[in-house]
Amino acid sequence: MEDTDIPVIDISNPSNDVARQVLEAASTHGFLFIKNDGVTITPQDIDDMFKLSRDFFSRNDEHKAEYAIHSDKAGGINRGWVKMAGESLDPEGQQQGDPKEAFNIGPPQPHLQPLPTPLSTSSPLILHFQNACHKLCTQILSLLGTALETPDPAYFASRHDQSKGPSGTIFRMLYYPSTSTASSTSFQIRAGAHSDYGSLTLLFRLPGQPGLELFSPSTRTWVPVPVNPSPSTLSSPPILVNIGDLLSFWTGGMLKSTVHRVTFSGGGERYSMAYFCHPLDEARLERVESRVLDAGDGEKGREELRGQRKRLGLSGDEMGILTAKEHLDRRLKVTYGL
Ligand SMILES: O=C(O)CCC(=O)C(=O)O
Ligand SMILES: [Fe+2]
Repeated sequence: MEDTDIPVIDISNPSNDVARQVLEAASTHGFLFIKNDGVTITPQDIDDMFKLSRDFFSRNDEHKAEYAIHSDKAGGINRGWVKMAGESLDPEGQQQGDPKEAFNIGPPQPHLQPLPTPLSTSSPLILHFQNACHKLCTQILSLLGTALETPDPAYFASRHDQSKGPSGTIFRMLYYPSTSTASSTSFQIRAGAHSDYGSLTLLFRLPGQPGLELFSPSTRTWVPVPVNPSPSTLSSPPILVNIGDLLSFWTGGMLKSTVHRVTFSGGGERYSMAYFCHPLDEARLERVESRVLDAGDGEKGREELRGQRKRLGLSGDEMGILTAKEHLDRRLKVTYGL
């Protein structure tokens, strides 16, 4: 299998040309790398967060289970600890749950949810990291607005202003134990094939821990996504960004919410972190006004949207306009049976 040719884009000097590059990658691969400018999300902060994650997941299950996902203690729906095999991202394609653990943390507004140690004692670091991730997402959303020539270039960015109300945004730490620790060798897939539920996802992985693959919209094959696509020129890995379902809805399917999965490539233990950026709950998922969309090939977009509707369990081509919260509730229902 060939690596993808996902571009690494430097957005430190935003311009119309940079915006165009972001749109191009988002509408062909649904994935792009952002060169780490060393400022917005520093490599040191990423390292510190990985150390914290390692420390947390090494604690015993009893300790972690006190903050089990969806429990009141963990702050409610979609927050807290997911035990080994506790969820399946591809319920139709898998017999067992994904061989991984996760911990979900909601936005810090109005306040950070209750956390177990050692996360609780590092809450300033977590908060800082969440805010930095959100800032980067807002920069990317602004570039997409610019490139799509929406009447208000801040159309997407303003709908992600978390100070204005609740949203489904989640910061997630993930731990995939090594093959020998996983309870069954029949597990081939570490995270089942899925698309992400929000607008944008930032993904942090570690060199030497491969496994992420995307289902190429053009070749319709699984392609590995390298951690650092050009290690000789980039001293720290770029930040991987992928488009989620909501930007696909907003753009009539022009932006690709590309299906991806994690396999046992190598089989060693693996840590990753994902920042799932969601708009405000009330945001309406209607196609945005955009001259660029109007000029595009609508049929490709419609095919992408058919896939989206299938994932939501909806049939037929027509459906009313969902809000971001209605969309998320449907996806969580499919994942967790809530
Ligand atoms: O662990 C990874 O590299 C990817 C995880 C992922 O795609 C997800 O949690 O949505
Ligand atoms: Fe994902």
